[in-house]
Order: sequence, then C-alpha cells, then structure tokens
Amino acid sequence: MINAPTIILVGPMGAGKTTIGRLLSQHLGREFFDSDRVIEDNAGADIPWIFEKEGEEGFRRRETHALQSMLEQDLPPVVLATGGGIVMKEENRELLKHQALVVYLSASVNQQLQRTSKSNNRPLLKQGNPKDTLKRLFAIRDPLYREVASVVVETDARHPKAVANKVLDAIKKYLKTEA
Ligand SMILES: Nc1ncnc2c1ncn2[C@@H]1O[C@H](COP(=O)(O)OP(=O)(O)OP(=O)(O)O)[C@@H](O)[C@H]1O
Ligand SMILES: O=C(O)C1=C[C@@H](O)[C@@H](O)[C@H](O)C1
Ligand SMILES: [Mg+2]
Repeated sequence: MINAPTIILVGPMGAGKTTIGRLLSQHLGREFFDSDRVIEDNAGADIPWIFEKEGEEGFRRRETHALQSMLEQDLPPVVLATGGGIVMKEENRELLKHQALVVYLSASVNQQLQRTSKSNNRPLLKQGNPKDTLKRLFAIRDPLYREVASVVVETDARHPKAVANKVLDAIKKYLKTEA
C-alpha cells in the first residue's frame, strides 16, 4: 500500500486512463472515479448528447465543475481518471497541480487511434479525420499534460496490467524523492 494523495490520471483519448485507473484503484484498495462518468451521471445524459446540445464549451463547464466538486469533497484519497481535454482550462490545471498526484499516461497517435477505433462515444473523433484530430490535439495538449504531471508513464505496446505496475513503481519512486 502506498501513502499517496489522490492520484489523477491525465492523457489523450485512448491512453488508458479509465482502464488503468480502475486497475490502480483495485490494487490500492481505493475508490475509483472517472470525471467523464461523473459528468454523465450529473447530467443524466451521455457525452455525445452533451456535445450535441451544449457544444464543447458546455461540456468543459461541466468538466470543471466535476473536477472541483471531486477535489473539494473531504474524501479519503481516491483514484480519478479524467477526460482527455481536462488540461485545456487553466483553472483545471491549477487544481490538478496543487491538489493531487498527477500521472500522465502517454501514448503515440497510432496507438491512440487503434485504441479509440472500436467505440463511438468520443464526439471530437467524429468530425474529420480521426488521425489528424489526434495529431492536432497531441501537439496542443502534450505540453499541458507534462505541465501538470509529477509522473509520466509511456503506455505503448504494453498490457494494461503491465502499465498499472509501471505506474505504481513510478509513483513509489516519485514519493521517495519527495520525502
Ligand atoms: N495498455 C493497453 N493495452 C491495450 N489496450 C488498452 C490499453 N489501455 C487501454 N486499452 C484499451 O483501449 C481502449 C481505450 O481505453 P480507455 O477508455 O481506458 O482510454 P481513456 O484514456 O480513458 O480514453 P478517454 O480519454 O476517451 O476517456 C479500451 O478499449 C481499453 O480496453
Ligand atoms: O479529449 C477530449 O477532449 C475528450 C476526451 C474524452 O475523455 C471525453 O472527455 C470527451 O469526449 C472529450
Ligand atoms: Mg476514459
């Protein structure tokens, strides 16, 4: 068991934040949350519906609200997976940097493309060519993920369990250097 604050996973669509977050929470005996699910539960609607009715701007407002309310609650430390665009707002980045231990799960654009190709629930990948979109988002967001993260873990060509173990090792190493 490790004595870490709330662990927040950031990274692009298909990096595996939801998948790895769930594995980490099981390993650590912590509760698991996913900001995308919290937004959907609060809205009583799914993400494609929110994008359609309220635009990306409406979704981002809901995302900030979900992040704030998760971090403001006096919960024991949890594992929180976030949506790929959480780093786009400066106020979110400030919350992430100061209120949690942030792990950036990185993945190449080809790997992101492969992992997102089977599902239909990411509205940003429904407009135009998904590979071009992922490339464009990567160029904007990679520096922002790095800005907020204490730990960066590369996920390409690794089984989810191997990624989760790598994250745990990286967190332990980080906490030792911080002590
Ligand atoms: N390390 C991995 N190896 C193989 N497949 C993976 C790995 N990590 C995740 N996947 C698969 O990739 C798909 C996307 O993963 P996941 O939903 O966890 O990504 P995400 O980062 O949460 O994306 P989003 O930002 O859209 O929420 C899932 O089908 C998952 O099973
Ligand atoms: O990368 C993004 O901007 C997004 C990623 C998903 O997790 C969802 O939060 C939503 O589809 C937007
Ligand atoms: Mg997810």
